[in-house]
Amino acid sequence: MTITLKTYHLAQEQFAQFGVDTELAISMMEKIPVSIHCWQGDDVAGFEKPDTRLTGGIQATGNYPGKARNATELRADLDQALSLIPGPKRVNLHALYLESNLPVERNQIKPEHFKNWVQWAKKHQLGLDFNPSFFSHPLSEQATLSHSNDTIRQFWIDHGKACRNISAYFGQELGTPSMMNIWIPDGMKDLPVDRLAPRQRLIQSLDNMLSETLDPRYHIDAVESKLFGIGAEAYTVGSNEFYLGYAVSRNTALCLDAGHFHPTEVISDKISAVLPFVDKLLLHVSRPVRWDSDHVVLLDDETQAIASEIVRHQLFDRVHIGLDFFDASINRIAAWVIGTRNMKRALLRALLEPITQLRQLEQDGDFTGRLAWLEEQKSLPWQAVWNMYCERHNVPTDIHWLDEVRQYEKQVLALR
Ligand SMILES: C[C@H](O)[C@H](O)[C@@H](O)C(=O)CO
Ligand SMILES: [Mn+2]
Repeated sequence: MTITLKTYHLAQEQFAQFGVDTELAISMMEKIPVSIHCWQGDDVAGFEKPDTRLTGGIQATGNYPGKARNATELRADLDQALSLIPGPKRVNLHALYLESNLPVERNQIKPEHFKNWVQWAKKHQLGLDFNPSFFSHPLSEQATLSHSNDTIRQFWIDHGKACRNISAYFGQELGTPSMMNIWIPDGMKDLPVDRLAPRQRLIQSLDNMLSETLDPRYHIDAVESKLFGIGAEAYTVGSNEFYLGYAVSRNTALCLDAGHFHPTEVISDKISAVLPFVDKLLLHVSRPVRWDSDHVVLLDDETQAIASEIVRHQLFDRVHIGLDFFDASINRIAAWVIGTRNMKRALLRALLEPITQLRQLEQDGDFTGRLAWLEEQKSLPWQAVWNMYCERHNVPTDIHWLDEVRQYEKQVLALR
């Protein structure tokens, strides 16, 4: 018997004493995919034009060698990362990640520019998600969907429409709806005099962009708010209240990015606050650190709280878990693996929670007992269950995944 199996059996017994079925928890993990963002692999550069400058108030700092320079390299790097992450996964693409021999304007992009991605996703049994790219473009310097210039605004509306077709194509080809997230960087560095007009224009643009009804079996629209960006410190057109109102009134999904709120606000608390009003949520699980909203996801309190909310309320069909971080200062494949394994660890820990006891204590008003149990359960041997889960998926159970990343770095990344 392997050590993993021995320790798993002991853990299974221990959890059973608290009424927790570890086999059920493991089987539930199969129902909760995590959508991995492609842009960690190349510092949000994309393949539209070489040497595109990243704009839109986001930054990937660091210059770790070996970043993917084209879609073939990015898919190879993703293959490496995916092989080290257990369980169901999706991949999230930005429009910038198109493939074309000739330059294509953003309002002209078509499903054919993503056919290699679809072929690859089919081969790996992955769902794909999508994002229009409203940044890193000469016409996005001032604003996009909220621009006061009709021609520029129309260009971005047409980009959004083109992206919806691509997203629906993903859904049709792969048999699972593509969640298409709309994030725009529009905002102002310093105090605007008119905060209303850009928001009115954004509503009109979004309404126009989303006017065609698409089959929800293939495509879902989501809108993502932000508090501020670099160079847009004083005003963000697409703020939290704006998009909450938009999502509720237009019946779109709402995207909550963990890095897009005031420092003491947490999206784990927002999930139950908004779900009575919107049907679906998209999460961008990330980690804010001072000005940056996109550090690699840790197994920290907030990641755990997000996972616990999803599991405690059985929100598997209503909450779509995506990741959004980009760190160019460490091995990019390791960043994917660390962040995604942490998200999955948090989900497994949530599934192993002795929820019946906790609910009872809360109902009884025994908040002392509730806190005691919440803390004691942290020491239950969830890690033995994680190892079993990894072993069943044929991925390394522990830090040995790093050996594989280092080997790939020597054999592949170092030659770039
Ligand atoms: C690439 C961006 O991070 C992403 O599209 C958006 O979701 C965001 O969070 C911008 O801050
Ligand atoms: Mn985001």
